Amino acid sequence: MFVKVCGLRTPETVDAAVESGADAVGFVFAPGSVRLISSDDAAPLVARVPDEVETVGVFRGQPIDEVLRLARESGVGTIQLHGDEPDDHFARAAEAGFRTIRAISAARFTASGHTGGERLLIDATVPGSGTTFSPADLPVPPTVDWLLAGGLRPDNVAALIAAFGPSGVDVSSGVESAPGVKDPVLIRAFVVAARS
Ligand SMILES: O=C(O)c1ccccc1NCC(=O)[C@H](O)[C@H](O)COP(=O)(O)O
Repeated sequence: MFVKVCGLRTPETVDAAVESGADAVGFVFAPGSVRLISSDDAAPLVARVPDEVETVGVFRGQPIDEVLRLARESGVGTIQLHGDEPDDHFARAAEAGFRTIRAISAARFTASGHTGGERLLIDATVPGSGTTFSPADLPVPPTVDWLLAGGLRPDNVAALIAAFGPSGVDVSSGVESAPGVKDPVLIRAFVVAARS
């Protein structure tokens, strides 16, 4: 089970995710997010992540040149796009040497409508809102490996993994003590529960 902890903004919470055994850590560069971090502030956090842990920059509806600039400045290795970006944005990111994730809401998921990204993440309608969805909300079941996001918490992640059968999970608000404030204790509990 691949585990990504998203929306990190402090050394303590990056370390908690890494030490808990998370496979990926995420930094949100999407304007308007309560988890927004600048590339200058993200760079030293990315630098403390060991090579074996994936570093993901999260973007929504931004020009691809801005996405690539922020990704390079921060040093992340993966670009996650949340805004129905066209396939050529993913191609540009891949050409520039980044791994990619296409994030799509459950309601908009179709068997053929998630092209472009190297990997697929299916989320609730509003990313980072802590809202869950059910398998019945997926118009069709995914036939490729995918990451589940949307309202996951330490106390529900095991049941939702059982219900959906994803290959990985992604969490943000479910490991926060207040909007945008990650809690190291909840991060550790989430990783343990996802792997249980
Ligand atoms: O987290 C945000 O604020 C955000 C804003 C804009 C685009 C994407 C965003 N987050 C992307 C993520 O990967 C979140 O981890 C995912 O939506 C799950 O969030 P949550 O339901 O809070 O666990």
